[in-house]
Amino acid sequence: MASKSSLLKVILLGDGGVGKSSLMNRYVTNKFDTHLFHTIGVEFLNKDLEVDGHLVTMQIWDTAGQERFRSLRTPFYRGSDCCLLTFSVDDNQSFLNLANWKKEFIYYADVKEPESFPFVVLGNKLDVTERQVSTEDAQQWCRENGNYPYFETSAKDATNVAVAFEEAVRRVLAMEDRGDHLIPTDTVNLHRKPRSSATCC
Ligand SMILES: Nc1nc2c(ncn2[C@@H]2O[C@H](COP(=O)(O)OP(=O)(O)OP(=O)(O)O)[C@@H](O)[C@H]2O)c(=O)[nH]1
Repeated sequence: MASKSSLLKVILLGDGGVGKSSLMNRYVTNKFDTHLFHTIGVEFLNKDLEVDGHLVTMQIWDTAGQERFRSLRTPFYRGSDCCLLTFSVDDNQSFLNLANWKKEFIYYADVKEPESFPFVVLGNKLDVTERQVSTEDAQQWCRENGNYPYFETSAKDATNVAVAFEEAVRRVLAMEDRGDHLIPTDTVNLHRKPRSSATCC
């Protein structure tokens, strides 16, 4: 039986076109659109779910991956509970850029302890036939950069989309159970108990 309810902010970062909006839409509405426009700034959708007995409202923030929208997206990083670093398995440059996305997130979200922040890595477009990034290379990057969970997803056919988002929730809940509060938040949260060590600015 569910024991408590939480509002979790999960943010999707990655190059333009890797499929962030599509992943969010697939997970929340179970739809896939081949003619999406580039995101400008940020958008978010909520999804209620139960993970290991915890009732959770996941607020999924989809950001604009294109460089020209950087100043529009970065103000929304603060208060994130988990970051989904996303690349496309048919685009090697999007994989190489993961390190930059991680750095940008840590800086603008003002993460105090980056080594223990819950990142999850998604290699999207698993359905494509011509891959540029191997599973092994992606797994190695995840091992070397903080032992991050890695999921190969397809927003198009829904492969692994739900399990990836659920893992994000599990990572956050595990941290909260340990009492780790790594990121300042200036979001008013009407569901959660106040975080005792969160800073206010
Ligand atoms: N084959 C395939 N195409 C996908 C998949 N996910 C997204 N796409 C397509 O890739 C293109 C870009 O998808 P978006 O979801 O808009 O990508 P994004 O990362 O949100 O892009 P920005 O908003 O520019 O940051 C669209 O044409 C999608 O239909 C997938 O899993 N498989």
